[in-house]
Amino acid sequence: MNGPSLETRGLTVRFGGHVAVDAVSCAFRPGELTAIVGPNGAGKTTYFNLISGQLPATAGQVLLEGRDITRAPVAARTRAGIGRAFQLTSLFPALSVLENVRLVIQARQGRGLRAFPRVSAQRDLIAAAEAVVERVKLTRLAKSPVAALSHGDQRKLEVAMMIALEPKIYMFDEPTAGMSLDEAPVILGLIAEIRADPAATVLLVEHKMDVIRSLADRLIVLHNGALVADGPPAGVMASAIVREAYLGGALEDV
Ligand SMILES: Nc1ncnc2c1ncn2[C@@H]1O[C@H](COP(=O)(O)OP(=O)(O)OP(=O)(O)O)[C@@H](O)[C@H]1O
Repeated sequence: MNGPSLETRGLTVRFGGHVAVDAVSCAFRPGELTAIVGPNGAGKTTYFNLISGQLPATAGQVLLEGRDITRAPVAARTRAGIGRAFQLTSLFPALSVLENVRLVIQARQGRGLRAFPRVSAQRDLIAAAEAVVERVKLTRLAKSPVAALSHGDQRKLEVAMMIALEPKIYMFDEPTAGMSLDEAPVILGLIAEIRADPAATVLLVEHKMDVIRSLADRLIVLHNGALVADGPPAGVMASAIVREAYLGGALEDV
């Protein structure tokens, strides 16, 4: 497809008198990874919440492949192809890593959350779940209950479950935050793999400049809820308005 896979038009949310996301119009295309930066409180996570449906918009529209999904609930957006790294609350803590991934694949394939599908179908499901678990390097923990995982491994599982959904839009909100130096490359490698898929549209909220430089095709900047810069990362990082916003410490030069 040539048009945008995802678009927001005048997307706005107000909390009382505070405009957290202010008339953001932006189009995202398949095969493109867009990094989103801005100082703390700029509205990045709130923008994600409006796109994924966790938060209703005060004004404006969200379009997925040209279809208006502004009023659609979260589950319908997920089914339509909006993928957001799962929050831990949506995992089943007593079930294993593999079982959590299997349930996502099963739900995606439209079999619902039936615990006992046919034996052959179950074998296929398990093989598919094992492949996803392998991609995030969690095979050695496949049988561990989610509740027993370290923070970094739980974050890998969140990404695994998003991959298992096979979404059109991948949304990552600081995916390596709180991860150790040896864990982060697994997640960044996966994001690089996803970005290489010409059908995938990737949105990445990220503070680390080196990550943006190595992964982003495009950089947008939010400031006080408004979109203030948009373009190739090197040019945007060098622009005066962005340097000014960064004085607030929005980017970590690591
Ligand atoms: N549900 C809510 N009710 C009231 N205010 C909110 C709500 N959600 C977000 N805000 C406010 O909206 C603004 C934007 O917050 P948001 O978390 O989107 O910023 P951010 O750019 O993601 O910041 P950070 O980098 O710190 O995560 C903040 O002032 C925040 O306090």
